[in-house]
Amino acid sequence: MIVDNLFSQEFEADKNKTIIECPELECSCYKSRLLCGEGGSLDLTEWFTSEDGPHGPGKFICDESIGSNGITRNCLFTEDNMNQLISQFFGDSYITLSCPLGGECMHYTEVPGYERPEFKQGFSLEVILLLSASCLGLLGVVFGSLVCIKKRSESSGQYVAVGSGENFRTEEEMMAHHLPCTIMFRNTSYIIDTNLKVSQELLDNNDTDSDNSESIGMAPRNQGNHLLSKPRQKQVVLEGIQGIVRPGQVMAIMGGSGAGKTTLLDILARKNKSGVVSGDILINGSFMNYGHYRDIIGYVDQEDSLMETLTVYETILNSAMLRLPKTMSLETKKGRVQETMAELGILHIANKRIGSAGNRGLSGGEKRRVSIACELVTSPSILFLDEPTSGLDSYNAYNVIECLVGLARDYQRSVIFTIHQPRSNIYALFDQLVLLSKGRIVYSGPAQQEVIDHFADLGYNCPLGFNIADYLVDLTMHAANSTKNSTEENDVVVEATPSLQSPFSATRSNIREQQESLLYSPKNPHVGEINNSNSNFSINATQEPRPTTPGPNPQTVSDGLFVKPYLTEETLELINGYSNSQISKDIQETIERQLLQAYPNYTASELENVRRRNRHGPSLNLSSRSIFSHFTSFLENQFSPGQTYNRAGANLWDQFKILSWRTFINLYRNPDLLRTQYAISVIAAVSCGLLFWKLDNTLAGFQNRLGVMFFISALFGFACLSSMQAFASERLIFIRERANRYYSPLMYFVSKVFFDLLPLRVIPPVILGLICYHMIGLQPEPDVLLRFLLVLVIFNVTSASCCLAISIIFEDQAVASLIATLIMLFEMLFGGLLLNKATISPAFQWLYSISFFNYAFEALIVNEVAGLTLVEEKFGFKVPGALVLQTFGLNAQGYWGDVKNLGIMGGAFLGVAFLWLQLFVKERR
Ligand SMILES: Nc1ncnc2c1ncn2[C@@H]1O[C@H](COP(=O)(O)OP(=O)(O)OP(=O)(O)O)[C@@H](O)[C@H]1O
Repeated sequence: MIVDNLFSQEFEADKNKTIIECPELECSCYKSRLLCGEGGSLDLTEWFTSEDGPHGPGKFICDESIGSNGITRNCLFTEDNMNQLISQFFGDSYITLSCPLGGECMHYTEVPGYERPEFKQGFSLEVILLLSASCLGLLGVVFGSLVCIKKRSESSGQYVAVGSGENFRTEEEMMAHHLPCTIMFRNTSYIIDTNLKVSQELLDNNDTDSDNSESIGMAPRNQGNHLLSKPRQKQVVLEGIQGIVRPGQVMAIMGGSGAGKTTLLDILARKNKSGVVSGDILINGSFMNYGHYRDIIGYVDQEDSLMETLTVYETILNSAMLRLPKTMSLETKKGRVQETMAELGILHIANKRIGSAGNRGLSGGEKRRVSIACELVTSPSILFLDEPTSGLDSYNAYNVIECLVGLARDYQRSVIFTIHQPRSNIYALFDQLVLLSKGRIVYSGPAQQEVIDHFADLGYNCPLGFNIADYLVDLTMHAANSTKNSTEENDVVVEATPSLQSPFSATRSNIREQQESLLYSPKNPHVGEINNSNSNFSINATQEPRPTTPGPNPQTVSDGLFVKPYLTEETLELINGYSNSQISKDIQETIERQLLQAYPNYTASELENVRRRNRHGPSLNLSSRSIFSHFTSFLENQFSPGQTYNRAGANLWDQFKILSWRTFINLYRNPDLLRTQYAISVIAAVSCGLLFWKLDNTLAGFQNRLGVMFFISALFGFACLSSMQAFASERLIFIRERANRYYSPLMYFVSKVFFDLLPLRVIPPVILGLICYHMIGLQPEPDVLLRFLLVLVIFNVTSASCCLAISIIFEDQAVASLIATLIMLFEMLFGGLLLNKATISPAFQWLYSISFFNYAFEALIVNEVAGLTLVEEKFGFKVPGALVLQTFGLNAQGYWGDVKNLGIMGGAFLGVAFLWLQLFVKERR
């Protein structure tokens, strides 16, 4: 015997008895049937609902027995009030029932007497109220946000002068968070892997190489055949660079184009380089770990990457708010921004937008100054700048350098920058100079009289009144391009082809030669001897293999494994002249002494361990060890970006607020995408409403329901491709700001999702749904409408997250677009309409489980059709919607499961996108 509270069964060998108890009953009449007025007979319609009617408890009992006539089933229904009535009218004690075929479960819509709510009557009052409330809510959110942004940009976005030093005490506060830094570097080298095929030129040069390659660290030279079979070589970009900058000093790195200035600056700033970096960088005499180092430096790139929609003031204020110490008051931060703008001469454009190529804003030089201001405003202990004066007129170039010198002197900062041939008044501001030629050091030391004396000692006298910067760079270029070996041959060519030479160009060539021989040939040289028996820390001034055949100088020389720039004799003389100079030796000795002080009694291997521990920056290699270090640096990055040393910038919540404001203002000031998305939603909604106007419950209506649901999914799926732009347009800005430790990547990502992804992906589907739902004549119950909107929104967010992840993973936008389009198409293919789920091979079934189209389409159609009874018009057959759904391979009970899966997929896409951003979207140079 099985007993449940309301249901029990008794089993015997030839008998089953089923009892169903109903504590409460609710009966009503099925019009024009027995006891309900059939043929004018008894009508109990009112009695059923009256006090005397059957309200329970009642019992339904069925006896089933097997006899010689087969199965007989006798059932009865008993309820007190009902029994009385039956006994009155029919003389029976209760209702007896004969159910030869047993019962059948029905959907409530199939119970005789169920009437569908009438579509054409329009929405009920509660639906109208609900719709109005949601529309008002949405409008309120949008309007409120716009008002907030406007107010905010009026209050903080607009530049308003904050007064002078009386209102804020910038200087004291800046000094309070400052660590004066002496930066020393030595033996700095950089080697890159090149998988270029060895050029014919290189092979030719190789024949001219001498066999006694003396370069330290270079493998023995191999033959040309070997080079062909092993095309992977290492290119030496920098070798043996040294220098010292003290607090309050500025160091200029100069040299011809391609000399290695930017590479050296990157290495000193400990940027993530793709090649192998070696050498020591000491801060205040000892090694400093990567995290701390990045906290005390600022770096201004050669290329400007600024947010186009922000004003100059907003851009600099953002940098200040994110990176100046959180203990500093807002007034002081604003004061610091004002000071910086004044110093760089950009106060008059404070409220001007940065602009873009298509939407002109600032000039190139103004942008340059804004980029510098973003770093200058935080006043880091060491500031690196790559070509800070490029694109500036000489007046502004002077202002910028003067401003940097002021920063160094007033706040005891160390400033290092690369510069191309500065004017003499600018050069006069330099304290230290590093002069490079072909990746080798020609001079490093004090920039004023000492440099003139040093080159005079080598026989190169800068003529009186000549710009020393021009002279030095030209000297290195002249030395690098000197063709001592082939001069005669060139002369022969000129003489042999007089018809090709105009008299003017011949004269010009002669003048140039005369000038050059006057200026750049050594007079009374005291060039040091070539010294290879150097100490541990001496410069490796090596004699390169020389070409033995006449002709133009080769660009590079190779010993099989390493490719180095070809150095002429004159360049070698300059390099050796420096390495043997007292200035060079003083630097080496100072660094050596500092190391001995910082690490007394350390053996060479112990020192190497310290060096190795402090050397490493971010790695892209995902070994188990580096995954661990990624994890720890992730935590460090998220929770204390820029807070490990002396600059505790904005905390996570402040970062979120600042970034959200910036993201939203960017969206608000660049509203084309927003407007287009909303316009498309309205147009698509009206089109769908008109095309699918008032669907009925016929099979044709069902087909149209399938069509409209699929169309809406496809529309939003493809519209989401536009969200790829959200990150792609900011990739460079993000990489630069991340490298400069503006914020944690997590906060950037969260603000991007909340204030870029969501406004574009939540409101449009709601607009579309609210407009077209009633026009199409979908089920008018409010809960069905809400479920419909819910699916649209989650699906839209999931598709946008997928596109965002793709745009983060693939840097190349063309590749990213192609992949995203293909993914959308395949997602659609397995969306449940084009390919029947039930009939596809089991091997491909899993593809449905990774299709967010499938989940969205199934949820939309189930929500709409599962409760319907569809009518076949010709013969009048009625088919339950659930049955039709099943035929189409759709699960009539699957709505909430689909919504859950959509949510999981959306979350997974966002998770992948963030992880990729965190682990791989980093600066690589
Ligand atoms: N990752 C790399 N891959 C290939 N070549 C590289 C790489 N890094 C540096 N180089 C090469 O090293 C040399 C020095 O480059 P770098 O950009 O430092 O020169 P630069 O002095 O700053 O030049 P410019 O003044 O023209 O900007 C160039 O020939 C450059 O092509």
